[in-house]
Amino acid sequence: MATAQPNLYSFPSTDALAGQLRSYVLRCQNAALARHNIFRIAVSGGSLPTVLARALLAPSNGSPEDTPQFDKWHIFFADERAVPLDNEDSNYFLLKAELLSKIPAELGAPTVYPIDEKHVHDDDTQELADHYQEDLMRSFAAKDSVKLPVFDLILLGCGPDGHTCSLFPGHELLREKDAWVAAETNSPKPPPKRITLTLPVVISAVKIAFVATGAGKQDILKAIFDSEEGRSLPSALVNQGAGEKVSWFTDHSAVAGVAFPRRGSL
Ligand SMILES: O=C1O[C@H](COP(=O)(O)O)[C@@H](O)[C@H](O)[C@H]1O
Repeated sequence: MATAQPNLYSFPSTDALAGQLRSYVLRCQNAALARHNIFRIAVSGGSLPTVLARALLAPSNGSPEDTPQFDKWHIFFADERAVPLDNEDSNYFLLKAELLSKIPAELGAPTVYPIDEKHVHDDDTQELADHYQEDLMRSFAAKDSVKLPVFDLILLGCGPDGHTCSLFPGHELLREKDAWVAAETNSPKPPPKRITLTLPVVISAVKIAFVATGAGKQDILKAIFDSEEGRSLPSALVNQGAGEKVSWFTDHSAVAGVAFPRRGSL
């Protein structure tokens, strides 16, 4: 368990948040490219793709540090719903609509890893999870699943119940120790069938960032950061497991009433 605390940033507006998120993601990109010339990132659905697009599609200041090199990006999904890729509930569909389809050609095209659509209607969602885990193993050149994959960055959302990825409060999946990707068949938020990166994979990433905005997140952020009872919430478990590797990008209305110390810039 990590001991150092996560970083909690709070901004006056979504535009201000997006500007800082851009700097953060590009720092992660540049560090990853210096390490291994590839940037492996996992992204969530929900409200995240809209903010991420606002961050990454903003004009560059012209410096190499401030330029996304999308041709070196390998984009995975932190979680995905068991629906076809052209379904509005699909996290891939959302990311494509908000970001992927709008990337200017001169910035290059990322390699994207959607789920295997052939398996979305399988009775056993585990099939879908297993195929996605195999895709990950190929990309990480892993011979077996004993060693966990280390993403350069995982971008997460936090639901009003404290869920992140498709890891829901009180669900057995939170105890998963071995699998990289797991099946959730009883999500309280529709659609019920999903796949998700597991907690050990999330906390193994080099960097992890949450984006949570709006007054609708106030109560859950207070629970996660300030209360003893909130410690078992999935998003709080990421904080405990990954500590200072975690950064929260929030707006002032989401953290109104949160006592945990927060900062206004990176
Ligand atoms: O169902 C999901 O919800 C979470 C949180 O979404 P948000 O709209 O509250 O940001 C999201 O991170 C996850 O990817 C998605 O499948």
